[in-house]
Amino acid sequence: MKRLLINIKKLVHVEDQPVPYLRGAEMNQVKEIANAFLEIEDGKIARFGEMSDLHGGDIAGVAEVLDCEGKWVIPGLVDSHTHLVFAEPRAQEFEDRIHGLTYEEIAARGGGILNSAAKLADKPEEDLYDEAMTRLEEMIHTGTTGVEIKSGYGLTTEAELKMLRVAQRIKRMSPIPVRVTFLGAHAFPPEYKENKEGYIDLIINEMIPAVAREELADYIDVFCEKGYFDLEQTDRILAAGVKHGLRPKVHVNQFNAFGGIETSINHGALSVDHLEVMNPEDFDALLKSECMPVALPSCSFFLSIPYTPGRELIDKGLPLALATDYNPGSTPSGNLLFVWSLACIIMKLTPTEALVALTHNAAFALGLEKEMGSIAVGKRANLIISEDMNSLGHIPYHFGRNSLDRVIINGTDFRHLEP
Ligand SMILES: N=CN[C@@H](CCC(=O)O)C(=O)O
Ligand SMILES: [Zn+2]
Repeated sequence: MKRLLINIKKLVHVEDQPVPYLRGAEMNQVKEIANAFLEIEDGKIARFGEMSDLHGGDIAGVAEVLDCEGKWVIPGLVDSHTHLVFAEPRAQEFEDRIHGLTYEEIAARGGGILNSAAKLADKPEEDLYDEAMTRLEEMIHTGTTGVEIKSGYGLTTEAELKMLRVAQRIKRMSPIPVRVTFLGAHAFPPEYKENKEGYIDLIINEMIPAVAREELADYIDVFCEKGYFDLEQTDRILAAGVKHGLRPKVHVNQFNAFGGIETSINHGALSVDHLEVMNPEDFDALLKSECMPVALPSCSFFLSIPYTPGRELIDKGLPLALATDYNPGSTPSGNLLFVWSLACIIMKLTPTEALVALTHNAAFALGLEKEMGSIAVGKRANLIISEDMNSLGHIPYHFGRNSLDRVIINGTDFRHLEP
């Protein structure tokens, strides 16, 4: 089936020869076509160009022509870091923080990730699935057209596999591409508080082999942080994951910088995520690698912690991706449009740099760059169409508002997820 978008005010980030990702100054230099058309065939981008190159005969065989007068057509956004499957919100901790407790203090009292794990243990798979799908639908309405889902609120073999099965079901049923990450090393369960080695052993010798055997994950993650998994434990867990075909995407440098980036890179990490605290050696390690740094500004906003130095990363010639980190503890929001605003307002990225970080580079951070992230022939027609506007900055400028006219998934207007 063919669909034709015509009179597009600006068609943003077109590529004739697609590249895997953009870095440094390239992130501000995307190609745009004014007064453009875009042809979609069988859910993929088939052709695009200036309206003057479109002729009467091009309309033949087209099922629908959509007039985009005044609107911009943009690659769909990609969320490369979420904890979308969880049992309950943690609004009480939100209030505890208002009264002065920190995220780390709440965790030390048995709240935080352990609180979510206790709630998830009792929740049926069916309910976890339904609630995660409701969240996913909300995310698609704010432009998300590809997503990662982590486990990590199980912390027993049974519950981790349960979370991953839910994520795999979402992967099968969702109209947008989903990638799944195993995060058994998210926190030490209370019963292993005095026997950390026992939990590492469980992850390496039981969980990872089971996850690989049942093909439940694409990637492996570790929360490499003081009070969670140290460098040596991270090193061993990532090595075991890689041995079983799981490429690392790692939580590092959220509160402390102590070498997690280099360790992740040594294991061929696809991305390192958070990076709120960075040492000079961390920048050097990234500069020598092909690993995508991922910033999560909504987490910084919600926890009132430092923001990833995104401006500095780009100015040093590095690439950058942006994601939500959607989870009940540090980021109860899956809204990438808000991330776009924070990236511009707080991190001082230009609207174009932030767009590249939310599309092309985010697709790379999820291994989806060949099928998503830019307007290129053969890529999936996952697109966002703006309301009438005069500049790309219109979208992040209107923070907290949805300035999208529609979201197109595989060439079709998104309305609702099928039950
Ligand atoms: N920092 C580790 N994991 C999540 C938060 C998990 C939680 O608090 O439930 C994050 O990326 O922020
Ligand atoms: Zn996270």
